Amino acid sequence: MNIVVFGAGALGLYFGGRLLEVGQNVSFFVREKRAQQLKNEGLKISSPEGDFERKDITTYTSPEQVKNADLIILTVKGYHLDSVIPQIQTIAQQTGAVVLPLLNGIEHIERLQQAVGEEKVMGGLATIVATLNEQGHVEHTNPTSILKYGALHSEQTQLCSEIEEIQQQLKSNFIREENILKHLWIKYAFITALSGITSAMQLPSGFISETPATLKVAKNVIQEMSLLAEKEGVHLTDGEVEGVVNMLLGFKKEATSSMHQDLRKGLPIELEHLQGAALRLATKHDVSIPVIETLYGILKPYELGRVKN
Ligand SMILES: NC(=O)C1=CN([C@@H]2O[C@H](COP(=O)(O)OP(=O)(O)OC[C@H]3O[C@@H](n4cnc5c(N)ncnc54)[C@H](OP(=O)(O)O)[C@@H]3O)[C@@H](O)[C@H]2O)C=CC1
Ligand SMILES: CC(C)(CO)C(=O)C(=O)O
Repeated sequence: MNIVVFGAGALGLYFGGRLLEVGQNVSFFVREKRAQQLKNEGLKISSPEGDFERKDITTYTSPEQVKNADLIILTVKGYHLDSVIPQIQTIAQQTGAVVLPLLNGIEHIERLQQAVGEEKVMGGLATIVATLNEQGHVEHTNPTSILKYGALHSEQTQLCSEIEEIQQQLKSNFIREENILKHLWIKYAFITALSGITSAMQLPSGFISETPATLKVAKNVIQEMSLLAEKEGVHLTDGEVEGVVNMLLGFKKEATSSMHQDLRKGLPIELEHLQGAALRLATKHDVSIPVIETLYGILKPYELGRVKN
């Protein structure tokens, strides 16, 4: 399979590396600086699932260079979407490739569908704790990685089966989901609570599970997300909502969300893409989500990174 990983950050380089490891034809769409770094340093992964290194990496820096692609795995941040959509559009048009986005959130699905067509956008999400170090190498720090994917259109069934064939050999857990939209909403509910609260508290996740008043805030966020899912035609059962709460309770106490990590580093945060998008859905359906709105208001000053006061 010809796979283009769009964005060689922590997620892109990790899953791209795992696919390269089993002989897939993987290339990376990157910006100039990152292309140079990958040329000098190569791809390097340090992981409990096994370390991996590859010196010669194929990179592209302009969409016109991409001639063959069956799958584009999109791994940029939510705030990069505006600038990358025209490039994705060009690559998809000239190759016929299907896009598999792994971003947290939900809003990007419709935006990509509008750009390249409904039949060209699959559903996907990742569960991993990974980051890039100074040399641009991946540091994967939780024990396992999961990539869930699934068809959002009947034309994608064949491609899903082809990915399923590859997944047996991979060191990462690729899981095909029949109802990927429900899984996207479950992850979206979880990450909206975890990212919003850890960032607002500026404390790791254990303070949510161990502080009853804070856990109540998290449960309220999850209820509000479940309401939005319902309005968007995805029903989460009581058991599934409880499951999201349990995901929070089971999250490593000293670990935190990538939003909180970005906030600590003074980097931009995916606030608009997560909590902001939830507020836009609430407006669309004329419902109120006061807890998410409050977290959004608290975090808004940090949206673009370090705040000078
Ligand atoms: N990291 C994690 O553990 C997890 C992340 N996620 C989600 O996955 C998504 C990606 O996260 P993550 O990998 O951590 O983010 P990173 O910041 O590590 O990577 C994003 C990459 O996108 C690249 N990029 C941005 N614009 C372009 C462009 N125009 N052309 C090419 N590349 C571009 C950036 O390149 P450059 O180097 O040039 O800036 C950067 O390397 C987010 O939505 C995140 O919430 C989900 C689960 C876990
Ligand atoms: C919680 C985690 C690390 C799970 O993959 C995540 O998605 C994030 O913090 O962005």
